[in-house]
Amino acid sequence: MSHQSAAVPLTSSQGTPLTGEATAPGDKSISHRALILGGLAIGDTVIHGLLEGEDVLNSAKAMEAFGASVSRDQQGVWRVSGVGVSGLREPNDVLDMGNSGTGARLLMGLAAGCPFTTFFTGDASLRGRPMARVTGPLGQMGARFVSRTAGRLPLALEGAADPLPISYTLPVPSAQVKSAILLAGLNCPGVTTVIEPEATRDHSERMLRAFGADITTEAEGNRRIIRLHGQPTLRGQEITVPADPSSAAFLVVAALIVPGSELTLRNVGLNPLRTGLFETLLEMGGDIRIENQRETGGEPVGDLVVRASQLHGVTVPAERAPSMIDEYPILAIAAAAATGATHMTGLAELRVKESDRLAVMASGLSACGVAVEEQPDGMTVTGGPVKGGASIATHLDHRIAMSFLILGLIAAEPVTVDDGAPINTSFPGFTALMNRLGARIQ
Ligand SMILES: O=C(O)C1=C[C@@H](OP(=O)(O)O)[C@@H](O)[C@H](O)C1
Ligand SMILES: C=C(OP(=O)(O)O)C(=O)O
Repeated sequence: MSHQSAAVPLTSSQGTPLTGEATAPGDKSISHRALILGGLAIGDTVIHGLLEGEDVLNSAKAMEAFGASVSRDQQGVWRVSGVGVSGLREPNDVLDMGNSGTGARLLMGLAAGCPFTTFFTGDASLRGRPMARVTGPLGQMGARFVSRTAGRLPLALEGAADPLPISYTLPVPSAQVKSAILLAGLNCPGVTTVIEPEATRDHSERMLRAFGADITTEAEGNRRIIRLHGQPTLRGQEITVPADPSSAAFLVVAALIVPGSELTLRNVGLNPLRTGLFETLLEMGGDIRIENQRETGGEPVGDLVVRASQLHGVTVPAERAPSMIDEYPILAIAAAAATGATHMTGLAELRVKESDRLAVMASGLSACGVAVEEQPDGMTVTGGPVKGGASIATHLDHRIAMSFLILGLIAAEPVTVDDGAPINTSFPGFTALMNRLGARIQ
């Protein structure tokens, strides 16, 4: 589903304190992977708590186009009947991955090891994002590509009839690139190796293991060597998807910065490779308590109790970036409400997300009267009173839209985002949920 439809402007203004309990929607990364591995397994995979956001629904449609059966019952439980690792068929139309880098890159990995041709496209944001980071290693494994300049979508992928395992060191920390190579490796004889100089989210490794793949991870400090034995038989699983920490992040920051707030957030995914934002907010003086820590389906989860707090600025270590890569827009909002300066570095990757998140955050914050300095790979935000009263261009970026709607909750004058529709890619029901908790967004 691309965002060719009409833009939906939204405006937020000061409301009441945010109070009560909420559960953020299912984890986007885990949801994509559950559908993909379910489609590659023998037998049925049953998924509870799947994120029903547009990004994930596009992956569901793509898996059906590859031959899997995907259905949802009245209670919202999803079922995928898989076709086996080597049983996919050629999609008979272009796969439109909408706004989703994860969907596009993981499915390119999947298609790379299959002896047929797959066409990929996406919305205006996704068509602008770099794909050479996956076409490079997938090309080494035997796939061939015809694409627009610099590997951009739309793109045709001719899968390898006899894919070759590779050993590949990631040039940028990217779980999408790692996962694309591992998915292609499923159809290779022998061992596919991915070396990560910096650890990134490991949902693919955890889930491949749960489905029965022979996959090992060797850790040396922050470096990881992942080895996958190809041509496994994967078996359908029952999966419970935790609430997405990257979505809970918006609720956590809103509760911290709106005076008088107290929120309890249930069942939040706490995989240590995802929790950099919570660590940073604790360092900033945030009152966040983690309760009821447990494990669900191979992933750590817990409940968060968050109380409004006076935050102070910090320097976020660059090496923390992979564990909070999607959270910098909302961290910048927390920083705007903090005393002193917050320095964020090591963030060149933010320029190739749904939008150039460094440029878009800097210009939006400054339009709202917040002191911000943009650097080539980072930004510094100095907190103080927030004037607001601006209209923000969101560039088809869900996280930019949600971040500025939260800034509006503490601004002197309302903040408008030009298009809230992309919020449905990762956080359907965001506005209704926020308003139920006490926000004023319309
Ligand atoms: O693998 C994943 O599910 C994701 C990896 C990250 O992207 P990169 O791999 O580009 O860092 C992240 O930004 C994205 O939202 C989800
Ligand atoms: C970068 C993101 O997603 P994707 O790369 O899947 O589009 C995101 O959700 O912030």
